[in-house]
Amino acid sequence: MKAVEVRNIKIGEGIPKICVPIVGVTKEDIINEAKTFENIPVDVVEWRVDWFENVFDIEKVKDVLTDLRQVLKDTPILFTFRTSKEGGEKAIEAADYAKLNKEIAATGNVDLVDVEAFTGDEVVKEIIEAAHACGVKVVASNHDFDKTPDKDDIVGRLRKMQDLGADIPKIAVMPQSKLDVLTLLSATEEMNRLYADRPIITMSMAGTGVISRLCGEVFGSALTFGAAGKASAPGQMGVNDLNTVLSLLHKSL
Ligand SMILES: O=C1C[C@@](O)(C(=O)O)C[C@@H](O)[C@@H]1O
Repeated sequence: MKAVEVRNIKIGEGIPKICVPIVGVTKEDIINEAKTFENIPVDVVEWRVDWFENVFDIEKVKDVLTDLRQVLKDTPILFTFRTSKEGGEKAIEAADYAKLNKEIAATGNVDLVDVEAFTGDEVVKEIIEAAHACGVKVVASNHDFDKTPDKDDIVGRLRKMQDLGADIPKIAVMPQSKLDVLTLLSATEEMNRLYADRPIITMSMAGTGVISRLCGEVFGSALTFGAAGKASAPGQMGVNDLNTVLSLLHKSL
């Protein structure tokens, strides 16, 4: 399995990497939040641009990114527009979604873009190709905020993302029972053992699923989301606690 390297961070090697989301609404909030990251354990910063008040003005998005890059120095930035149909803040037409992601990938200020895998195969492939042409990696994603699909379905979705050419397939699902958490972990293990030739990211959300955000090194999830300020999804632990648990587990593996 080949790790994905962005600015000296090797995703898919060793301890799962910690990704902290920024969910500020104004430019000021976003930049101020990024400034607080200097003293916390963070490997990758996700900018959840769907929270930004001016997200539909690409020039304003680029302007925030220029400052974000300066504040975050060499920390990799994952650019994510999470659409409302997958649990995000805003809806967007596929054509605008493609334009936004392609233009932002071309700025040189982001290292990874998140592309929702079920936007339509042609659009997804178009964004992946454009991102790759700029040296930007792609995290393909899928979210089910209501339930946990069965194991074969989860594995099938992750394989589809790999087939579409994503560098890192990712899925987040909601458990309705403890058994659902085991289903997600079992799918993660199977994907890694039988199909994946690249890192994957999986999580079971909310309190019931929190264990899945900690045990990625065992079952094969290469990155985990932790909160510094406001969490971007249910079940995210504070980054300091997350870092402690990941390090403790790593020592005993
Ligand atoms: O896809 C994900 C995963 C996530 O939904 C989570 O459950 O931690 C949080 C989102 O910000 C991110 O884009």
